[in-house]
Amino acid sequence: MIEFKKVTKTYQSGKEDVHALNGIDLTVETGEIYGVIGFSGAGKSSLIRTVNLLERPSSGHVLINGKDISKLSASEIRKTRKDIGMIFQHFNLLNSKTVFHNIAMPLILANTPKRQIKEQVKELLDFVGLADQAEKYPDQLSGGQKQRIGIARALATNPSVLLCDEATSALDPQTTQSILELLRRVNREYNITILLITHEMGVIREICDKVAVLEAGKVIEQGTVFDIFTNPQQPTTQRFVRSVMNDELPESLLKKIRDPNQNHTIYRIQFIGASVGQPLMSRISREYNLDLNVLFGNITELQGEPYGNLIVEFNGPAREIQKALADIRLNEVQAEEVRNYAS
Ligand SMILES: Nc1ncnc2c1ncn2[C@@H]1O[C@H](COP(=O)(O)OP(=O)(O)OP(=O)(O)O)[C@@H](O)[C@H]1O
Repeated sequence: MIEFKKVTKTYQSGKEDVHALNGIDLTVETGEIYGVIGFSGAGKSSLIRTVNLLERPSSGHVLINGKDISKLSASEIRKTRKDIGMIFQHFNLLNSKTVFHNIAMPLILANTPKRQIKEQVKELLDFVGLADQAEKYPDQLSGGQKQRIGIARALATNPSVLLCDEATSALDPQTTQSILELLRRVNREYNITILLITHEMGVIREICDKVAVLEAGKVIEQGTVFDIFTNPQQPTTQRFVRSVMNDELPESLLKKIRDPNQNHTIYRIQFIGASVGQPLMSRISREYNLDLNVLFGNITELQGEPYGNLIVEFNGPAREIQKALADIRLNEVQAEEVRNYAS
């Protein structure tokens, strides 16, 4: 479990103070995969650096499994570091050392007996799928393989927490996918709590249980991935969600909606989970004698649950439209007028 309590971080830049973190309150429960997303300069790196013991917060507290790590002595920091694994965007491997040696490094530093190092590194190489690459050097491997070594190295000290700093940002989409799958296995099979920072909403959708959106050093929105993706409140969150949900309305449609001379009744209908499979709209059309014109639609999956999104024009008497919308909402399907979406 990782807890941030009123954490601030202020840097001195010449004569100016830069307030990188402005009172972060965040709890990552044990066993969760928690993603923090934000644009460049939002404070993501500053946040993760307060957990990996490279920076102390200017004020506030960071607790790992109940222990306040912002107050540790030097020797306690060394001990606690073993409990916190970290992987990086550019892997941070030693190019002059073999794959075996890179993974063994934290164990060598902890004076682990040679035999035990051999056994542990072998097990880790098997786990990350690189059993036959032990004697290679990092330069001989692909980006995805390098990140697998980074993950194996981070696991060597049996940490309870893994921090991921833009771990897939330097990788192509297919490799990103395989690394995210490996991180999910790390979480499930080793029961390691994962805190990741990223600027890619696709990464959050793929593996996170919860997400916090960071802006100007503040958490502006947080919640389960499902809730944030289906009902984002803040404009920045909405931008991130739209970047991956592919529900941007085409320009021609926006023009139509915005036209003040046309009196449209256009709604966004959101189907979640079991409701996706229902033939709801055809029943509504028949029962209320309405013409329904589907202008736009897509269906996707969020945390294993289907999620559908339709933009529908309702044509018919206003009273019948209102009754139809009430009926739709009774089916636990959200219906929201599109006007504010289009403005
Ligand atoms: N060592 C430092 N000295 C002075 N200012 C800093 C320092 N590190 C970060 N900052 C400033 O703090 C703010 C937050 O930076 P941070 O690197 O934490 O954001 P970020 O979300 O990780 O951005 P990016 O995605 O670009 O890495 C920025 O305004 C940055 O310029």
